[in-house]
Amino acid sequence: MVGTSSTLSVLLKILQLGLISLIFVVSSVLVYRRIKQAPLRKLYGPSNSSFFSGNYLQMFNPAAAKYHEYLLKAYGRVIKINGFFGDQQLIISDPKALTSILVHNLDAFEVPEWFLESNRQIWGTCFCSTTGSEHRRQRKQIIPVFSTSNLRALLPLLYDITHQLRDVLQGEVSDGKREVDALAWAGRLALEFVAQGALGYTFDSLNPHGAANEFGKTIKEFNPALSSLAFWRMHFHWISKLPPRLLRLGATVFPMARLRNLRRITTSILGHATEVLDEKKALLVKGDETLIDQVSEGKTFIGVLMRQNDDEGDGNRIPEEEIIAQMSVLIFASADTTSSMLARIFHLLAEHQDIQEKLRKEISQAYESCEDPNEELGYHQLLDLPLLEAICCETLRLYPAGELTIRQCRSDMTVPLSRPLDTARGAVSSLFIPHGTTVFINIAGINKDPDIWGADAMDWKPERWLARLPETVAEARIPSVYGNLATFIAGGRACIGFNFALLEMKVALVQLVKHFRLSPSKQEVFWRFGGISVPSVKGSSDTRPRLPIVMERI
Ligand code: HEM
Repeated sequence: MVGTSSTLSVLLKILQLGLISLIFVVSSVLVYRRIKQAPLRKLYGPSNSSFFSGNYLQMFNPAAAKYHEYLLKAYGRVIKINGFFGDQQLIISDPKALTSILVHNLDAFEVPEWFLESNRQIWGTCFCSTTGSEHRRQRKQIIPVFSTSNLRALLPLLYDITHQLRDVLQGEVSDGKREVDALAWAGRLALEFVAQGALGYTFDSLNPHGAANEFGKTIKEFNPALSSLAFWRMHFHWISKLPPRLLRLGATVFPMARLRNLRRITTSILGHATEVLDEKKALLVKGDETLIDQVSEGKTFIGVLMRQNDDEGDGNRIPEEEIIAQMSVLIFASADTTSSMLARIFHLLAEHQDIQEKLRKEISQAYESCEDPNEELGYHQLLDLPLLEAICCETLRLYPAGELTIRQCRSDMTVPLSRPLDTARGAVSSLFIPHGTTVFINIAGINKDPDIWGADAMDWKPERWLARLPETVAEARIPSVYGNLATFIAGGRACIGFNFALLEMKVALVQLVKHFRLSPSKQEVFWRFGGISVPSVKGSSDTRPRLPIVMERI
């Protein structure tokens, strides 16, 4: 009895000591951070709403687009906000500062550790889990996949996929006119574009019943499963240095259903992707002609990588696990972004009948100029349609699929500013950012800046792209890979698939506008702010993403 109570008191002492040490460590970290972040305190921004969650509840909720517009109006291009436990963070839309962050100082402003580490656990080595020279090597290997000649070779495949969608939709609206969920169809189309383009594989998502195969169904489960762990993911780096085997075991046995669900989904996706690669390899060995054509003519991304690998010496070959990881990441980087943008354009065209009619006229005139009436528009014909291009650019500007992205400052840095910034201690012409600071890249902020785009910057006006853009656009030197838009960002982590995305959007729009008239549903649509914006029906108890649109056969 005496023995038990003395063991208990030793245990209590250890617990007490542990708790005191924890409180000491946490307080020291908070005090150290407070001292380190002192230079940020002079910057203006909204007051802190909660010590625990800072301004995050206002910044990240379905209606947050309005809050970000308010922040931009009230505080301008550099906004100080509060993260968890009083962490001082920045939202930046100053073009010169962002060029410095994204283009000139990529190594000092990388994606956060939690992002890299959690992706490494999920996928292994891929764009989303590497930095520095390894990341540059990966980009160099995959960028040729998006060359003009490869995209041109892919165009007939993209048309075939869109014809499949056209036929299914014509069946859906066989009685002439019907309300459909345009987001669901845009999603299936974008998934099929990248699956067939990247993997030379079909998820079978465009069959008339709309049900994809097992691989396709699992792919659709991934993003909701990952989002359900967003809070935990942001704190993952605290344990990420544990041995990978231990982490994997932890993910399997830890009593958290959401984590186990994510593990099930990713294991299944990687398993399916491995089967696809094995199938391709076996067909190549057998000398299957269709596949040899795909590989030698660069008709699928996986083919291009396999061909590159054949040409490389042993030292430079991309390991198979990496090809599988990269293919999986391409699918996720591409499908939801492209379907969000496509759905947004469908919605805008439904609401702007005049612009929809003008676009239809532009498309039919382009087809009239084709010698064969059954022929589809060629690569350059498609890219050179002025109104189509203007509609895509204006939608990418005003409604980028992702409004914010995130970086973490890896060493004390001073970045230049396009114009002096007012602070509580006077105006400054450059911005000091202490090591460790989280920086949100305000993609929507730069795209909607009235000092760059004009007083009508908040309006959707495709015609602005048909005239000369204001001088202020070129003068602003926006970090951009396309059309002075920040939508695909710029620099060493810019979107590598932007020209594929534009081609997908244009092929889809030409086919749909040619064959269907779009008009708004009676149900009011509300776009939910998030990592990627999605539409849903306002006031409905069903909060699932969907976009009701009335489609009428032409
Ligand atoms: C309109 C649709 C798209 C938009 C708006 C978009 C936007 C972006 C943005 C903003 C980033 C940078 C994220 C960051 O580092 O913070 C990015 C990265 C990336 N995107 Fe896209 N994207 C689109 C379509 C695509 C497509 C179709 C593909 C591929 C087929 C693709 C592949 C990638 C990849 C692989 C990365 C990571 C690049 C790297 O880390 O080096 N994206 N995208």
